[in-house]
Amino acid sequence: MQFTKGHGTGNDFVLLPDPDGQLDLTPGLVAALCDRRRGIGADGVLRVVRAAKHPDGAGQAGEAEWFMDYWNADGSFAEMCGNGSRVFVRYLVDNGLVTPTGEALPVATRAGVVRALIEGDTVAVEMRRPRLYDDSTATLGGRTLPGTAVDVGNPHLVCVLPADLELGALDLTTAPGFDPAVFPAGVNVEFIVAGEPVDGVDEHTLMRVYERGSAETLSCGTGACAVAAVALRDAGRGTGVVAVDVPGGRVTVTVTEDSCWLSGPALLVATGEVDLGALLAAA
Ligand SMILES: N[C@@H](CCC[C@H](N)C(=O)O)C(=O)O
Repeated sequence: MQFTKGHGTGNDFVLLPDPDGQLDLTPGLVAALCDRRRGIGADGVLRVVRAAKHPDGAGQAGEAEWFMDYWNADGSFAEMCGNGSRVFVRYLVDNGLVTPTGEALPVATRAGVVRALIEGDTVAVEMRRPRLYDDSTATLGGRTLPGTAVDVGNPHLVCVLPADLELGALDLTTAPGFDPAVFPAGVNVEFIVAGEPVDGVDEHTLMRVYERGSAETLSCGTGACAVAAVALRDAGRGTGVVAVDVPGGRVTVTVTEDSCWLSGPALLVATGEVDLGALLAAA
């Protein structure tokens, strides 16, 4: 089977073209593809399928031709992936599956239709406005850290680090604890500190993330949107532009009254053939 590898600020994906939805994609196959030693290696898989040909996309087929069928590295589904949607659009355009018209390009996801604009290496995606809905806590290294629950289509818990903890020193090799009563389907946990002022934006935040289903990643687009919404709230604002530095680079988030734009580089770096049978046999 043909595959493409791509990433957005180091959040990396295996893209599988399956326009008619004929591939029997299973959690085991996704985990084998994402295995960094025995497979191709990635934080997740993006199946490129026509919305009309996938049960989770068919309801959006009138609005968007293509459905981003996103899977985490452990084979679980997620409702939405911000960086994934940016890489997905890069794939559609570079492979001639859509023609950019200058208008925002619709893509169906499990969290509804998102819209994307491409300019050079940058892909910007418009998603729903993050909804801050509860206070909660994460536990990490024996500490309990207060945070804010944020819905960006998928669930996030954003924790502002206390002054005695260094972002770079956090041990994210094991999953932070969280309250399953607040997050019954699991959660992506972001840890943040304020950055130095940056020209042209309202706030600057540094973040690391432990993703549900993928462990620590170099970037999380929906996480950056959740972080931006919390940083703006803490600055007493409802809208604004936030530069979010992640281990893999920088994304820019613009929160408006009714939506949220995530912008940054999205690149395709390799294409090839993968023998799915051999991969599964060796997994
Ligand atoms: N890296 C993604 C988020 C992927 C899904 C997440 N792990 C979840 O389970 O919700 C992004 O860029 O948003």
